[in-house]
Amino acid sequence: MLELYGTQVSSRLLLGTARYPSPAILAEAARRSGTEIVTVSLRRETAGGRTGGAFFELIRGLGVRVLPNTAGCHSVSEAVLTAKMARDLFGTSWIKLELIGHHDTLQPDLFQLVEAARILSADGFEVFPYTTDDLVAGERLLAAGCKVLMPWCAPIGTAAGPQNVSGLRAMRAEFPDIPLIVDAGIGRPSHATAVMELGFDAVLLNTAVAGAGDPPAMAEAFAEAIIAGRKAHRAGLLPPRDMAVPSTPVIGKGVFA
Ligand SMILES: CC(=O)[C@@H](O)[C@H](O)COP(=O)(O)O
Repeated sequence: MLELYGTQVSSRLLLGTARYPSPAILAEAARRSGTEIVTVSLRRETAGGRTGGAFFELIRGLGVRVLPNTAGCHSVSEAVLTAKMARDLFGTSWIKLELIGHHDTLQPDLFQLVEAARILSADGFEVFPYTTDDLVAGERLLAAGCKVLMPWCAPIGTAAGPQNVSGLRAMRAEFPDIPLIVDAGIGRPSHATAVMELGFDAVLLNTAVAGAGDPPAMAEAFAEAIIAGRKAHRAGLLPPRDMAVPSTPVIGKGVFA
């Protein structure tokens, strides 16, 4: 089980709810993924063009926990206001804090992120900050009151997969007891397996499922890949070696006659 702010979940896949071809496909993808947490933007375009009440009713109908997000926010005041609206709308103190700082890469503005995390944590929010693999930013976010960190592995929507494996590995080593959820840039089930093999606790993804030819089938593939990566991490992976080592040890010479 994974514990996030005192809530236990068994699925380690958190699913985004944007850009699906239709609400029905979103609902089926969520079901097949086995997710227990979906993230919802208050500002972004929603599935099948649905907005407002109808979309939020659909989300409530999924029967899973909602993690509202501040996608599209570029300033502390905008993010704090959006978080407060989300708390009222969904009746949850959870907030995925996204504070975009760069237009091309959608890289988070780490300085504003820390400030917004401090304000929201002091106001009783349980903050899931979308960050990079920067260790100092991670420390500041924890000091600001966050109990979970969500580093990217590549820019949002790129499906590029882990771009800085050493950075992710360092993050895991630096924060061994903090739940770390890789958020953004995962494109393939094998990317999800790779980050779970590094010891990450969970994966949040959207584009790779919503944009797939068959989103529900892809959601299921991701769920299985995450389980495989987690199992492999726990089973103890061998470090890679430079030199060959015979997998069948030979003692003396074979006798064939
Ligand atoms: C839905 C959401 O919260 C995204 O901002 C998130 O970061 C997922 O990124 P991908 O779409 O790259 O999976």
